[in-house]
Amino acid sequence: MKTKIAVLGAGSWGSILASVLVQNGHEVWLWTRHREQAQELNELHTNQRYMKDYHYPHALHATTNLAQSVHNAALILFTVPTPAIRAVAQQVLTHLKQTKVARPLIVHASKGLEQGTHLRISEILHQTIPADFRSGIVALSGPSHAEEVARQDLTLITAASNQVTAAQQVQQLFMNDYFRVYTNTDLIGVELGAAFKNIIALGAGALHGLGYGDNAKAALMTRGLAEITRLGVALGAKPLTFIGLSGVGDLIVTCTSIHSRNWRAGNQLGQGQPLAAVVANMGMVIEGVKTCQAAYELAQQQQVEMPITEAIYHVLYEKADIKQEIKLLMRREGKAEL
Ligand SMILES: NC(=O)c1ccc[n+]([C@@H]2O[C@H](COP(=O)([O-])OP(=O)(O)OC[C@H]3O[C@@H](n4cnc5c(N)ncnc54)[C@H](O)[C@@H]3O)[C@@H](O)[C@H]2O)c1
Ligand SMILES: O=P(O)(O)OC[C@H](O)CO
Repeated sequence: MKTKIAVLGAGSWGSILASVLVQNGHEVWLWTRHREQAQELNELHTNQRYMKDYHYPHALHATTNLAQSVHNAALILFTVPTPAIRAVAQQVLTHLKQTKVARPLIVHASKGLEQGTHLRISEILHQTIPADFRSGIVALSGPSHAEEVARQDLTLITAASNQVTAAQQVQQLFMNDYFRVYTNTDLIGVELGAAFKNIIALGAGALHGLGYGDNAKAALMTRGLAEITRLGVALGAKPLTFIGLSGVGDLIVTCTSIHSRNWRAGNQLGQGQPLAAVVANMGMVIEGVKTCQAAYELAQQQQVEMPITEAIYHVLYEKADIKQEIKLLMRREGKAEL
């Protein structure tokens, strides 16, 4: 059945998920703040800044009018970076209050934690859009670089919600020959795995930039997974979720892919570039930088040991020397692995 869907945020991920949904036969309205970008998408069917040389389906509607995109939408998909989620959700609520139609499903595909509050994205959405104006809240997450979904490479991800029926609805709308969706009811674990893997990817990139080899990268991913699982479980996640698509799956892709902005940022830091220059030059969101601060603070609150996250925090926020931090990590007292 053809469903009206609003996709909010026309960066790499939002625009490609919108494209998948159009290919699946849905009526998709992609919202962007930028008039020239909407015009480029509607007239040339390209989005050169975010997805070079990709051609979007002609049936995709781009708009700068948020009311037009969410009006009568059965599903609203948030794909703006984490720091923008609350403000965009507040604008969406204003429009939902004006149109008394069936309550839309709220889905997000972003990966981070809110600075200061440390809230997961579903918690921000839950707080901002009251239950009277929506149905379920779902997080869509897993190993999925937009560049590969764009060329219809095989991609498997997870739709997570406290309400399994909401996750199943999302599964039905997104699934096709190259895009496979599993459901999961551990919303906490799925969102935390998605947010925390970006921190470890910064570290994996830094190791590469410094010239370390595969032993070091495999060790970082393994011990990184151990510590993000520890913090996730302390925050209410199920441990098994961290060995699923949104856990180790996304950790692997983000720590090894040249498409990853977090990996590329870490690589540049490892090569000696200052953080401010790395962020300015990326031109796209590097979620791991802010998430590292949130995870560092949460680990302290929860008294969870996260030596890798702490080392990356020292490099990002206290200008610590990366090689010195690696030396300190290696010279910690001997431990049992499990
Ligand atoms: N790119 C990927 O392959 C990918 C895959 C999975 C998940 N994600 C996640 O999706 C989210 C978005 O990533 P992306 O790669 O599309 O980022 P991006 O930097 O490519 O695009 C972000 C988009 O959001 C818009 N935006 C930023 N601030 C805004 C605001 N305050 N109000 C409205 N719009 C705003 C920007 O103009 C841009 O169009 C991130 O959380 C990321 O971790 C990305
Ligand atoms: O490019 P990154 O580092 O933001 O990663 C994108 C996705 O999260 C990979 O699954």
